[in-house]
Amino acid sequence: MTPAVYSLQVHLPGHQYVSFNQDFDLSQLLEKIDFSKTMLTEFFRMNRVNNKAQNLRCLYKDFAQHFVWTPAKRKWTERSKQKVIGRLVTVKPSEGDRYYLRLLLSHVRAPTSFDDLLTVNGCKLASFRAAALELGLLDSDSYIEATLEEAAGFQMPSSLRFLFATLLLHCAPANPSLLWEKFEVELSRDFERAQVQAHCSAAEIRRKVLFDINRSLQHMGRHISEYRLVADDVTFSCHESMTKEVDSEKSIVVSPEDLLISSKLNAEQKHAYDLILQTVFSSKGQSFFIDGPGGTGKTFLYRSLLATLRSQGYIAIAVATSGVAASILPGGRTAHSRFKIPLDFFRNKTCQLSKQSSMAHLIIQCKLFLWDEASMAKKETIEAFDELLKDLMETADPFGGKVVVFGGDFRQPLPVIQGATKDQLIQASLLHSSLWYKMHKIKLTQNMRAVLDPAFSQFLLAVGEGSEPIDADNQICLPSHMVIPFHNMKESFDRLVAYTFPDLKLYSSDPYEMISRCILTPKNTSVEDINDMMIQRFPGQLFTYTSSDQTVDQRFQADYEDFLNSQNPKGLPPHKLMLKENYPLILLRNLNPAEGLCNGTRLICRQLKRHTICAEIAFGQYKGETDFHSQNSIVDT
Ligand SMILES: Nc1ncnc2c1ncn2[C@@H]1O[C@H](COP(=O)(O)OP(=O)(O)OP(=O)(O)O)[C@@H](O)[C@H]1O
Repeated sequence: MTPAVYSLQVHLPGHQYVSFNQDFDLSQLLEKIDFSKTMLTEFFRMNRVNNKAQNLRCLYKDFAQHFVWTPAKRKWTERSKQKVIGRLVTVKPSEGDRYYLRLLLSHVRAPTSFDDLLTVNGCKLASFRAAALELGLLDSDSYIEATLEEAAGFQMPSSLRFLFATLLLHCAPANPSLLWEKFEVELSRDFERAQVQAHCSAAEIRRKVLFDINRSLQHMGRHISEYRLVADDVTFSCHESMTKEVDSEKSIVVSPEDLLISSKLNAEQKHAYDLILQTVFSSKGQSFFIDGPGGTGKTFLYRSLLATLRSQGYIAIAVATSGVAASILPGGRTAHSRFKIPLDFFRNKTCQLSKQSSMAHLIIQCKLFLWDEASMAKKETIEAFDELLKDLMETADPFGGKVVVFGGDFRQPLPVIQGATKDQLIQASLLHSSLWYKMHKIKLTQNMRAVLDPAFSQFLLAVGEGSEPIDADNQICLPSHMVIPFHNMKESFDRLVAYTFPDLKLYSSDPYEMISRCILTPKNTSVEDINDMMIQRFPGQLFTYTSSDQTVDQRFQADYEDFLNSQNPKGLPPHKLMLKENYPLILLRNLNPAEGLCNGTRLICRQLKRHTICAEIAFGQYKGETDFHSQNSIVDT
């Protein structure tokens, strides 16, 4: 590609990535290579010592146009030819101070050190966020305040604390301590009431509130101390932090229905259940793969295994490849967030979990790991998990000698890789990992979902197996009784809606009647069209939430605003989001997977306000719980 694009590292002091061949001796390597020298620290050094760099006074992104980075020597030298473009790696606001460091690096010319970036008008500030604020690089927090004010007026303090944590993480407020000062009273009301009789001091109540906000933040991978809400450092006792994951796992409520499942399992499921539990209690390590087409009761079996073990006080960790599948499993999380599996395997191949963390303690104590939709995971993710368990358990046995149950269906979607061919997708899946051959395979074949419709279940299976006949255009012909014939757009759509949602009036008073039905379509544009038509037909008052799109460089705002408003990138709501009370909606962000709010969670709008949407979780362990959702500020590049 011309010109070449230089990817420029952004890391906090001492937090740079280090990569090395695992066969090398680490101490020799440390002697040979000075890992403290990175693109960024050397950029600082050049600004201190190099005349040309001092004269140019470059922004970090422009530096690569004048200097070449030689990775082997870990230094910048003057560039003689070739035009290049420098690009700072993307950092999300949810990454905290690293995001503000990137913001500073995009605006401050020729910085000479991290401390130099922290120093504004001769005064050294405590964080990169404070420095960015002092330099006027951050917006004011007025809309965040408006959101909290509105929510404080009509909701419980516990929900308000969750909203506060979400806003801290996703909206990057410029001055979190000011927000805390303004809303501390509302955030503390329930604790204050409860503590009147217990004669707790104001400081103790404050600590409890901060602890609760921190709990939500930790589920989202952050810590409250990063936001400097109060002057003193917020620390919780070592015991509290070391046991938090184990405590939270042990607090998962086992439902009586799940406990009864073991008596309802069919013969295949019972065989799997007995075999897996036998292995767990024999303390031998083994990995299993439950292979069953959709509807054969894989989830049913997982729920039974989880309930049996958890009810006996054992730890069983449930994860899935996607957020939606994770939200169906009690205590389920996505495998990526649970085990800190890297998203970008080019940059890093190992899970970002330290042996001293509370998560590592949980993993060591865990009796059974369950991973649903493993057929959709890239093989590297499962290999990284295998390495993590080996590392934590200090053994070379597969999966660290633990019992691990994977499940999935290779007839359903394989790993998602943009532009990949069918062969490449198969190559990227677990089927092509050496771990696959070590797994004990268990097959489930009886379709329990379509038990009353064996013809449909046969048809589905034939499509999945690739045995349904195809025509000359490589298409499968659907049986006529499954098809609504196309006459014209309006008439056919009316028939489709009337068939799928026969009574919209009823749904507006009882949305659970509606939520188990849906219209699936392969294209996003059709989703938008259908949503537009459906919301108009649904009874009730229409509320419209409009996004405010901004260009990174404010000079281009006028030129690009209309264009940005017209874009509908995946993972973001439309520019005009139209909603009505009791209307179903789907969450597009992993707001708090530990509490059932992840990408794909289905919700029901309960109250619609100017800045906040109060929605109820419609499925899974957290069904019926309501939460606030703000109009988040989302930075996407
Ligand atoms: N042994 C059983 N007895 C009664 N109902 C069952 C049994 N096994 C499964 N079911 C029911 O069949 C339906 C499908 O089961 P489940 O969702 O567990 O299948 P699955 O294999 O996980 O499907 P998918 O791959 O589509 O997620 C569910 O409604 C479940 O409650």
